[in-house]
Amino acid sequence: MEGDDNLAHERNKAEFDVNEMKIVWAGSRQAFEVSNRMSRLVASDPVFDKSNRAVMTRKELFKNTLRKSAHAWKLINELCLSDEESTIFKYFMDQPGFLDLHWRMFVPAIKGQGTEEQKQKWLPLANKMQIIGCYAQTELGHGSNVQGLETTATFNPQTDQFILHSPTQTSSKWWPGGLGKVSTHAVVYARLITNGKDHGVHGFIVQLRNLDDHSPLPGITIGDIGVKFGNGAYNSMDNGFLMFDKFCIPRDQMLMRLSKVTREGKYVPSDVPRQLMYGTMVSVRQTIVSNASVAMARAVCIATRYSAVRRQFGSQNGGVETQVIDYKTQQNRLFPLLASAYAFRFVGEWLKWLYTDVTQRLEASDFATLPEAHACTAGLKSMTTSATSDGIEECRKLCGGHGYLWCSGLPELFAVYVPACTYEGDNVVLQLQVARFLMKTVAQLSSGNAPAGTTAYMGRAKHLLQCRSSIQKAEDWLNPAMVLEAFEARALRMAVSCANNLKKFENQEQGFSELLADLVEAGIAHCQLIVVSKFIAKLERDIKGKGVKNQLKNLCYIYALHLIHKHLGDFLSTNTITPEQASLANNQLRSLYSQLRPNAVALVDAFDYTDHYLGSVLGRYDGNVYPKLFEEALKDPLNDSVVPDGYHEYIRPFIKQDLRSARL
Ligand SMILES: Cc1cc2nc3c(=O)[nH]c(=O)nc-3n(C[C@H](O)[C@H](O)[C@H](O)COP(=O)(O)OP(=O)(O)OC[C@H]3O[C@@H](n4cnc5c(N)ncnc54)[C@H](O)[C@@H]3O)c2cc1C
Repeated sequence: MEGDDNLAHERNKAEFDVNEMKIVWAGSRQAFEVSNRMSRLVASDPVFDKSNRAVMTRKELFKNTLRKSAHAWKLINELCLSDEESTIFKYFMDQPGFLDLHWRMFVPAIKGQGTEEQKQKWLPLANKMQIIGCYAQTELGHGSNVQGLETTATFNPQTDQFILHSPTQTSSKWWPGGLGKVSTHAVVYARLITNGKDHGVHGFIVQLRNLDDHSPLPGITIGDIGVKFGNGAYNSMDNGFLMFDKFCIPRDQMLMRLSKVTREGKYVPSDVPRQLMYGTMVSVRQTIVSNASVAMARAVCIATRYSAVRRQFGSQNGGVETQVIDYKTQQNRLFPLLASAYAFRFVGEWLKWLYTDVTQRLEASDFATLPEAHACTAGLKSMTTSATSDGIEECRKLCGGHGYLWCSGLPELFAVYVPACTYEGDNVVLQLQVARFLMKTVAQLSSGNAPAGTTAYMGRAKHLLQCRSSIQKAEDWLNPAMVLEAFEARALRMAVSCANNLKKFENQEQGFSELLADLVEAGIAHCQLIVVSKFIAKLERDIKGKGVKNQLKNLCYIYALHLIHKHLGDFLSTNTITPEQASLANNQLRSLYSQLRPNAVALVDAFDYTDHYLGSVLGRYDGNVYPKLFEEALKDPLNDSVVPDGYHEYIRPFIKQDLRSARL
């Protein structure tokens, strides 16, 4: 059967209104229209062609990325795209480059940590990209441990300047994207020293390169850190190193919103609370969670379409073979990932709301909800990016051998995506921050302080520590209250168990170190509860379109029940559910897979991704996989000639002289 017919047939099976689902996925009709327009704008522009990336040399790839980024910036201005439009436009360009770091890190750092005067001076330049910036925090010796950074910024009252210096090799800045070759400026984090006193790590705006000829300024050694994981992929980015040799900058280039240094060299913390920094982190991490849903959806879209096209075994009497998507094993691996894409989308939407709420509270000097918002965004960033990188790799395997081809789009997607588990906070380190917050919350339970927000369930500790799940039949697992209670009881019991174990240690920090692995698990359980509860909350809203809500319900319970299956050890060891109830959950899960099956292709169509964005022969909308795989193969440079270069030196000598003219 032709792939085209095959996918058209699949689309005809859908039991819901795909166009309405596209709007639910996008968040609103307006958001859908913007996303649809921007993705098509990028796809129709030949400059954004993505072919050949795998076979480009590093230099070609880098230059090609510069060209695309410059072209994108020109278009954004010419078409007067709004902030929302240009963010989405850049996303669909799908090439890590200097625009990302400039807008995602450099500009927000100045906005969040600069004084009004500093913002007035630097933001107009940055907004017009007359200067190009990056974010230079990590060093060769320290990343997660920011307090361990070694670069110094020593105030010199004689000259009214800071002297930036890299005292050791390990103090070299190492990793910042856009630093190696492109940026003219950076926000650099260094230990502030005044009058011989170390005040810890602070941010400084530093010019790195001459604006005339782009050469590094005297006192600055700078370069690219080398090739990274995967061909193409993140190698379009110039992650760089940077060393200072007593490099001087004016005093007013210290970012002084949170603390400042006076002309006399006095260090003055401002009355603006340091927690304000959390606001920026909540914003950045919220974006990362939304991006996790996009990347997961992209991989799942490829694997779902291909699983509907691919047929293996099962032909009887010469009939057609079975579509691999009909195998329960394939469904059991694929459908939870499809459900996760939707789940992460909705939790990302909620985080966006949370960020707006936090920002409004901060403006009114209300910092009460910040620690909770900070902990849950850190945890969700960690949980969703880990699940997404694992999910992309699973999708590659779901596509069998062809998934390993570059043109499947999955190897590059994985290579570009996987560092999300590390940047903006290593995922384990972030989950430990959640665990610390949970331990604090548990400790305060007896004091009568009612926990709020995502930890509100802990306020019902008495009930949740003792309750037994009342699930009696498989359909009970479609009851939102029963599902939520199971997730709440499991999360609370894991947190309380850690807290009780911690009490056994005289020294709390030593106890924390000893229990790190359990604490991470408790953090993950809490985050999974958040995602499940936000999905359930989404279902309570008014959702338009024939059959749309029903599909979302199926996805929601697939998400929740696959987690129960995957983390069964947690649910059983905390006595949250019985083995019989676990078995009922599994039965329900299988039934949900059958209900989802006819809708699978339409559910990934609802992401509204263009073939350009997917960048995958296996995930093509028309399903025309096999002829296109051939086309891609023939484009490979190795196929430029029939006899390969090197034949005469390395192959011919193997073949004996007297055999050469023979046809054996
Ligand atoms: C693609 C990419 C882009 C980047 N871009 C930038 C950028 O633009 N600017 C910038 O400043 N930096 C950037 N970074 C650096 C990034 O922020 C750091 O790599 C990250 O913060 C992790 O720090 P690390 O590398 O020191 O890891 P480490 O902290 O050394 O982690 C190594 C291992 O130790 C574990 N570990 C560490 N501490 C603990 C602990 N307390 N308890 C338990 N386990 C622990 C971690 O879980 C991990 O498994 C980038 C990194 C990558 C990969």
